[in-house]
Amino acid sequence: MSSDDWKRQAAEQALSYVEDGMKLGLGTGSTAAKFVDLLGEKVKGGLKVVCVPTSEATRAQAAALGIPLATLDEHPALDLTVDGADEMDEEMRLIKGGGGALLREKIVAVASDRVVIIADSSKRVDVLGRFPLPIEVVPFGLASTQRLIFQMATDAGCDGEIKLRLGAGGAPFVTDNGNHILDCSFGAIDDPEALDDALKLVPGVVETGLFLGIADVGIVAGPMGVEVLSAIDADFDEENS
Ligand SMILES: O=C(CO)[C@H](O)[C@H](O)COP(=O)(O)O
Repeated sequence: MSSDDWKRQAAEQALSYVEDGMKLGLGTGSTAAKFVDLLGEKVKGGLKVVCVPTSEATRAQAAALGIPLATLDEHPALDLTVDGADEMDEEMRLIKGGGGALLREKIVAVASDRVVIIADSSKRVDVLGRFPLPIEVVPFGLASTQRLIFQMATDAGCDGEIKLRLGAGGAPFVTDNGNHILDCSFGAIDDPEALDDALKLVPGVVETGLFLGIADVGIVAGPMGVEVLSAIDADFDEENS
């Protein structure tokens, strides 16, 4: 089995959280895309849902599959969001934004009663930070913002190379919101909450790829099978450690 198969297995399991009549948030990335494909089949079979996509790419995919779409302004409170992640730690804290959709992903996730994260087992880590942390920043004052991010991160115990993400043709990558992404190779992030708090003090930072206390359920598929993790259990483990 390949990581593609595991992503599909996780996506299949996430379907069990979907009920007729739900308002859903649809994530972005290759794993979320598998869920959208499977949801499209269910919709063809008669499932009634309305979905808010977290990116233009997901919007196009879902529209092509005939999935009913709406905006978050039309449905400001969602029942469930299913999305992927770049990393997930034992407390179900996440790094997201590898696909550049972190801002809409976070807005949609926090508007949802329940957030289910689907991933293959390569995404599980003991400590966040192996994957460079994406930070969405406004284009104005980019160099100054980058400098301040470095300073704030250093004060919060993290440092490393910060690179402007490039897109097709080598030009700076532009998000669906017209912003840029800085990918920060900080290495182990021992205190994600402190880093997130510090980064948010930088005026040019729109949002960070740290998703803390947002995921409710993690579905991780790999060579050992499909594992379903719950944030409540993660808190319980932490409280009792
Ligand atoms: O956060 C994301 C996009 O902004 C994705 O969920 C994340 O990058 C994982 O992608 P994939 O499922 O392709 O590995």
